[in-house]
Amino acid sequence: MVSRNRSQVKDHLGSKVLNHPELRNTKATEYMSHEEKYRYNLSRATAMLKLIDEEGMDVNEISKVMSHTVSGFTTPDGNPLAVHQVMFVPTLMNQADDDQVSRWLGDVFNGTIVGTYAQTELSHGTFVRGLRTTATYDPASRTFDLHTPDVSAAKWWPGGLGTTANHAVVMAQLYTDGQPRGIHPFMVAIRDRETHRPLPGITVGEIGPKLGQNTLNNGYLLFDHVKVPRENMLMRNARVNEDGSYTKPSHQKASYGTMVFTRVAIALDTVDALQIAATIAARYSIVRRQGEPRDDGQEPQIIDYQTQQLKVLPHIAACYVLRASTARLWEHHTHVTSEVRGGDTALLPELHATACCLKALVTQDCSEAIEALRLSCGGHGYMTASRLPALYAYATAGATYEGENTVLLLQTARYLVKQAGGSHAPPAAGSAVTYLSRPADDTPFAVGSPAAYVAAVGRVARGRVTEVAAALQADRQTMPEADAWNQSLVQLVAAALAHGRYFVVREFAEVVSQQSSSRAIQQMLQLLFSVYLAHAVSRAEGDFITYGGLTPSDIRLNRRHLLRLLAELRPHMIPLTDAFDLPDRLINSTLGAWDGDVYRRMFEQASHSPLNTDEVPASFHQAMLRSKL
Ligand SMILES: CCCCC/C=C\C/C=C\C/C=C\C/C=C\C/C=C/C(=O)SCCNC(=O)CCNC(=O)[C@H](O)C(C)(C)COP(=O)(O)OP(=O)(O)OC[C@H]1O[C@@H](n2cnc3c(N)ncnc32)[C@H](O)[C@@H]1OP(=O)(O)O
Ligand SMILES: Cc1cc2nc3c(=O)[nH]c(=O)nc-3n(C[C@H](O)[C@H](O)[C@H](O)COP(=O)(O)OP(=O)(O)OC[C@H]3O[C@@H](n4cnc5c(N)ncnc54)[C@H](O)[C@@H]3O)c2cc1C
Repeated sequence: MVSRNRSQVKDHLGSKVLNHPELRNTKATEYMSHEEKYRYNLSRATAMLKLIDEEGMDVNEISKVMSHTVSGFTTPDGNPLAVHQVMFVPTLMNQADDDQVSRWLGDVFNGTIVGTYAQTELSHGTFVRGLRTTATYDPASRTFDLHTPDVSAAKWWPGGLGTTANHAVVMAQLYTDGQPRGIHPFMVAIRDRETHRPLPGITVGEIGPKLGQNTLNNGYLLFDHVKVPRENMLMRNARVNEDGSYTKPSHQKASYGTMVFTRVAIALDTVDALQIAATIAARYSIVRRQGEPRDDGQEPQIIDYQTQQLKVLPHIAACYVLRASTARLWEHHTHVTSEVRGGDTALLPELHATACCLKALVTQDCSEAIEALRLSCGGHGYMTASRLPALYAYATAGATYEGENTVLLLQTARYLVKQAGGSHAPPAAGSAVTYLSRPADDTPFAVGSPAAYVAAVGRVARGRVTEVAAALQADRQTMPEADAWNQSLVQLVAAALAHGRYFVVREFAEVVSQQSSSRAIQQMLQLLFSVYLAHAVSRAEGDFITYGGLTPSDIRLNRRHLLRLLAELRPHMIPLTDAFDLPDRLINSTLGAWDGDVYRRMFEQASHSPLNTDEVPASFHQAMLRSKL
């Protein structure tokens, strides 16, 4: 199983990180000022970069040490070098030509160049074609003039831009020969390499506090006619020649490649956050006892309440199911990227469609799940020291950045309705959309049969997609395209999510069908899959009746079936979360440590409050005095 490989690499690298001389000693950051937090997180992020360099890690290994499992330990308040590592470097690798790569990469790897990915502007994030920063080519000086026309076009959000980066890949509207050529990437020096002061014509700073990840160091950036050499446009795809003549890219969206990569990385990584939250909630749910004592004289463990099982256990199953499909997406992305580099872009449209819907489905499911897990820990889940609020803040950011989820689902829907209407190139062998051109799978629904559930999930996806495709087609006869599209938005989003769910369950069905050396493991995977499927049906009962071929009686049976499965899974809850192999220091939660010593840890963390240093803090008297005046 793919996830096992991932875990093995993580173990090895995880212990390197935990024992690293500059990383092993941690400090609590809750009571630090904004600047102290930044200093702490930046110095640890720098140590991580050095480690990556010393170890000569490849992209797969980097993805493990940059993953939330590890980065929550190295940079608990957000990694100011994350966008450098996850977007800036990959953009150079994939969008700079060979000469440019050799010109810049040495300085990137020796830490002289630290970059960010500056795309979003104050007034435009989603609609990339609407970005208003301009790069106008002047053949006489062989430079681009980079300019921000007004404050609404200021770059706003890029991670690490605030006070860390000295370079940015800037996405700007290219003009050559007075013609707009669309959005292109430019390598721009924004701060002096020695003094770190902003270069002439550059206005740059940090945007301020956020819901979470406050040391991601998000920034703003404005250009006042900044001259950039011609050689600084990233030219692997499109080119501007010295005389200003323009060569188009091999694919019209080639410059969007970094976004596709990061969506895949986010989908994979948000499951890491869910695994941590699930481990915390599972451990707390057996430690916590509350309620009328039972026959043994003890108050019940809260996990033995049926409602608590519903709050916790389906999300443990989701960790396993979502890990398989996101790992598969990562592998598929690697394959398609190498094809695209070789000039074959045939697989790109479907990769884009799949990355969009999985990033959206996973971040939506994981943030809802983490919030449910936080609530399952009652009052103590509200404490910062439980780690659950930060995990939620991380997962929910993933629903917005790298493409707001609704917008991404609409990209997937666009691909699906074209496939359903036959107006797109036919899918390649192994495509995830071939089911749309085949008759529906009529395997009758039967509670207890995973194959029957998968078929029903497929009928929902097929039904949702074909129905909205037909509605759209009909509306197109009577109204302009934009109105017809808008008329169907809600159904399009639902269709894309249903397609994503079908993708996820098919991938896991394949994992379950693989021969395992251990019968016990195979049975456990089947149980996890059954829980995931029964829960998926219970969350969308209307869809399963409308499109999936289930009857109201099937729905009732499924509800009972789910609760029985949860009771069956309950004794395995701790081994299933222990199997995520997360050391206590990586979990970093008062509620989620392996030994279950919750209450002592809670008292210990309270002792760090600066308000407890003196019996009566000086601030009390100062504030009271003011209020009396
Ligand atoms: C090195 C290893 C690292 C591992 C890391 C491990 C863990 C890290 C995990 C997490 C990261 C942590 C920290 C990072 C934190 C934050 C980073 C955040 C960064 C950002 O947010 S950057 C900004 C992101 N912005 C967006 O995503 C904007 C969203 N909008 C768009 O993408 C586009 O505007 C749009 C919505 C896709 C529309 O584009 P548009 O040009 O208008 O096109 P359309 O007209 O809609 O479509 C035309 C056509 O093009 C196709 N299309 C669109 N996009 C693509 C694409 N990317 N690839 C291929 N094809 C594309 C579309 O399908 C249409 O095709 P048709 O055939 O139908 O014509
Ligand atoms: C923590 C964080 C880090 C970030 N890091 C970076 C970074 O490093 N670099 C960078 O360039 N950017 C970054 N961003 C910006 C991010 O990519 C954008 O915020 C994101 O793409 C959403 O765009 P928006 O803010 O314009 O949202 P909007 O598009 O304004 O969304 C608002 C609402 O409008 C709806 N909407 C918009 N368009 C449509 C449509 N066509 N159809 C239907 N509904 C629509 C959305 O669904 C949403 O409900 C970051 C953002 C965050 C929160």
